[in-house]
Amino acid sequence: MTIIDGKKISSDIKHELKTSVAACKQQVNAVPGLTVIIVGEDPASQVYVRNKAKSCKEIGMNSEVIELPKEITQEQLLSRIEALNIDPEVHGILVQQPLPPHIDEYAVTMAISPSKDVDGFHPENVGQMVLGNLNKCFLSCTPYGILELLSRYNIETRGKHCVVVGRSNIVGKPMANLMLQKLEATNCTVTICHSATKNMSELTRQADILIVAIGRANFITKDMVKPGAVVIDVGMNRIEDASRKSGYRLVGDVDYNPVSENASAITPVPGGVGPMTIAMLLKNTLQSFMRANSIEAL
Ligand SMILES: NC(=O)C1=CN([C@@H]2O[C@H](COP(=O)(O)OP(=O)(O)OC[C@H]3O[C@@H](n4cnc5c(N)ncnc54)[C@H](OP(=O)(O)O)[C@@H]3O)[C@@H](O)[C@H]2O)C=CC1
Ligand SMILES: Nc1nc(=O)c2c([nH]1)NC[C@@H]1CN(c3ccc(C(=O)N[C@@H](CCC(=O)O)C(=O)O)cc3)C=[N+]21
Ligand SMILES: [Mg+2]
Repeated sequence: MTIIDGKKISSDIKHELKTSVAACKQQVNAVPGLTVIIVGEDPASQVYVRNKAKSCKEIGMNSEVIELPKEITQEQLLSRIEALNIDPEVHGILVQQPLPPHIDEYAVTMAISPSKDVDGFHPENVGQMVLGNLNKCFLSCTPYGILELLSRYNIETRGKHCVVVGRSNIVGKPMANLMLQKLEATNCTVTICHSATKNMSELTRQADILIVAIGRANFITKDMVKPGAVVIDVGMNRIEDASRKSGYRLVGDVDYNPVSENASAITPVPGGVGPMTIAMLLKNTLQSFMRANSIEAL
């Protein structure tokens, strides 16, 4: 049984990116810049946003965090985005989700220039991804990070049955679409499950590769997993744990210990998919910078 070490792979990728950022700086005397907007004070979101800024600095990129009060109007938020769209020092714009209920996430997604949409959420990027024009888009960071894990662990995917549980626009849908592309680490037969799926465990049990993104702690139990399956756990759930100083512990959507007895490879939470999401965000930001500066390759 292989424990897929996302923390290690993300660290490898960050080292590669650091070298590329330095090479860019040599060529054009500038570095990539990422701006993250956070609205309100959700503690989990603040942790992620801080991690993103820290990782940028580690690899020599510029990063800016814009903290806005939860009372901000949608109009005010959109005008901040407009300003970033035309700022030549900003190559990536990320608006942390979730947003307060009075702000329309779709309107925010549409406001971000597709060329700076390093989350890969804009319909132009989603559309190019579905069409298979992967050099013309930004891939959504979490699915992209999962492809990178499959590829760096040499996991055979071609012709395999991949079952994706969850159909959100930010994880499940792009994940399922990528797994049916004709690429390395894809080329699967894909099934997508969601909350209206009947007899879900019959489907998950057929998975050679099972990718779970639903946000329900320990939902996938051992009996739902075929012996030998590769299990990718996207879930990030905080559950109460009095023995921890913080009072909580992070668990995935997969009941890790029992399922790992069936799996041939599995991602842990934390230390699996999460760190890869950040690494791929940095990679997308570098790619945006290279396109803006007409840098072909390094
Ligand atoms: N590691 C990382 O980098 C990231 C982790 N996450 C984590 O991944 C998880 C999913 O995130 P996200 O996709 O944004 O979540 P959403 O809440 O947006 O979507 C959840 C999806 O799961 C489906 N679902 C929920 N409950 C069930 C169930 N009991 N059976 C079957 N399907 C179900 C929903 O179905 P329906 O569509 O019918 O409602 C929906 O499609 C969360 O824990 C989140 O914190 C998210 C992003 C990045
Ligand atoms: N516009 C937008 N883009 C996102 O990509 C986005 C978002 N909004 N909203 C929230 C989700 C969630 N997400 C994570 C990123 C990193 C970790 C991460 O680094 N996890 C570590 C540590 C987690 C911890 O210790 O709390 C790990 O799993 O090991 C987790 C989750 C990005 N998201
Ligand atoms: Mg969501």
